Amino acid sequence: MKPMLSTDLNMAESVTEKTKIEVKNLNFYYGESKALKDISLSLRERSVTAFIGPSGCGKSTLLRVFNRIYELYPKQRAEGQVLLDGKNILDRSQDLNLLRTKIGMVFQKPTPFPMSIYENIAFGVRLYEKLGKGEMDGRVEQALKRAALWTEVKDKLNASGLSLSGGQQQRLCIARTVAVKPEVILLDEPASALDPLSTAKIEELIDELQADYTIVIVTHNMQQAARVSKQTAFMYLGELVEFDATEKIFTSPREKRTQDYITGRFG
Ligand SMILES: Nc1ncnc2c1ncn2[C@@H]1O[C@H](COP(=O)(O)OP(=O)(O)OP(=O)(O)O)[C@@H](O)[C@H]1O
Repeated sequence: MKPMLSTDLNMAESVTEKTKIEVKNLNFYYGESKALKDISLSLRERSVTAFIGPSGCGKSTLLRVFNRIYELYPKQRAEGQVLLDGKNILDRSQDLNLLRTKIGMVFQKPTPFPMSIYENIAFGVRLYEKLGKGEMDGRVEQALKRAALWTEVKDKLNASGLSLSGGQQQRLCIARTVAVKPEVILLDEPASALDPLSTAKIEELIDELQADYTIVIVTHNMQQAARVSKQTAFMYLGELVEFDATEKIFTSPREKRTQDYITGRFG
């Protein structure tokens, strides 16, 4: 094998460190109230970034800006830029449907549709693609395998998604998200309603999925942030206080407020 030159190493580094989402001077308003204050940060491609901070600091709001879900509510608005591969997704000319195929979201409470396990996945795929029966079967199987649920459900694909346990339902929701082949997956406290075993499964899954997807997770669980993410953003009262490598945030943060939060002095 050819010895690796330092230029190859530099290239390898720049590939893994590519920015997928760049937030620039983002402000967000619920009516008159400002919930995000001049946020700027870059999220790396194929990597997990965690948002942490006390209740009400704006973690979920920031996550929701990334797929413009707030637009369903007339009084909510964002100012600034969120660049996905260099294109501002807050720009009105951006196609929302296309955006939502690129950026999938999984919520805190598992939200399967009241339909079969198979249909829970096929339903979303059909909105964007026309697949034949064989292809759709393949897509459903692939998504369930990706979400580490296939072996548990392969013999009951026609059973209702609601008949699954909470942890299985959450993996079904992840399968549903993965099935439309997004580039970014947003997870809003995906394990907070789950038991420790299901939580461990979800964390394992996140670890595997980052090989193919850019993942952002909001979590209250600091051990979880430390376990699953490469970078962590600490937010407080709508501001981004500190954003750095996860290890740095948890071992030697720059800011006193971060230190106080991770050591349990407030929040
Ligand atoms: N629909 C809404 N209307 C008005 N204000 C809102 C709305 N949703 C959130 N807020 C406010 O925006 C701020 C940020 O809320 P957000 O839910 O983003 O915080 P969070 O950090 O995710 O909190 P938690 O950890 O409790 O989920 C809070 O002050 C909250 O009260």
